[in-house]
Amino acid sequence: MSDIKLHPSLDNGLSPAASDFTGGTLQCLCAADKVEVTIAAQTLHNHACGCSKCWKPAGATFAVIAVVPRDAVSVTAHADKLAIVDENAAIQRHACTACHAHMYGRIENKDHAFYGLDFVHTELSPQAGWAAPGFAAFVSSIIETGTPPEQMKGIRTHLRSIGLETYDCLSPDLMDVLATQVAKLKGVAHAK
Ligand SMILES: N[C@@H](CCC(=O)N[C@@H](CS)C(=O)NCC(=O)O)C(=O)O
Ligand SMILES: [Zn+2]
Ligand SMILES: [Zn+2]
Repeated sequence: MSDIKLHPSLDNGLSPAASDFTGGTLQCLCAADKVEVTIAAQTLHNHACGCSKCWKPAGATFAVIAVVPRDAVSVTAHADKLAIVDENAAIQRHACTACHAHMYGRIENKDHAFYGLDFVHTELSPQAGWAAPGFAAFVSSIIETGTPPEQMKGIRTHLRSIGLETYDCLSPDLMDVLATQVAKLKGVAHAK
């Protein structure tokens, strides 16, 4: 078993979703004048992400990130502190310019399969009851941010031991959604 710190939401035991949970707030890590984002829905597809672009708390190897309909997301305090990390990325990550926490990631390309969904880190929420992570994505990418390759076998075993299947891109279901959108855009999608 690997003793590497994956992420607090993974290392401290997965918290199950509360039934009837309808959302809450996210707060940035600033001591004062916190950016606050209100989410009026439960999240979907929560997962660990090992890519270099997703925000991770200090010391964590993975991000934990989920999606929620963009209509359910609103900035309710200190929006002036937010800036987009990379305007050219598919996911425009709106981060606090003081503490650097990513408050929400938005897809503005209407042709993208995930258009209409925002990406959020529910560990930034004071409320309990959010959906638990269900798989680990972009696992091999942790090598790009410094994890020694020889630790990968142990990390994958560790992730599976806490119930998360590991993938080096997204999960098969989500890869199918992305590929289906590409087929539609190319005009080769089969009618159902
Ligand atoms: N190996 C790359 C993978 C980056 C990547 O493709 N990330 C995925 C998962 S978040 C993605 O969809 N990125 C779109 C984006 O960052 O806008 C890295 O670690 O930087
Ligand atoms: Zn902040
Ligand atoms: Zn990522």
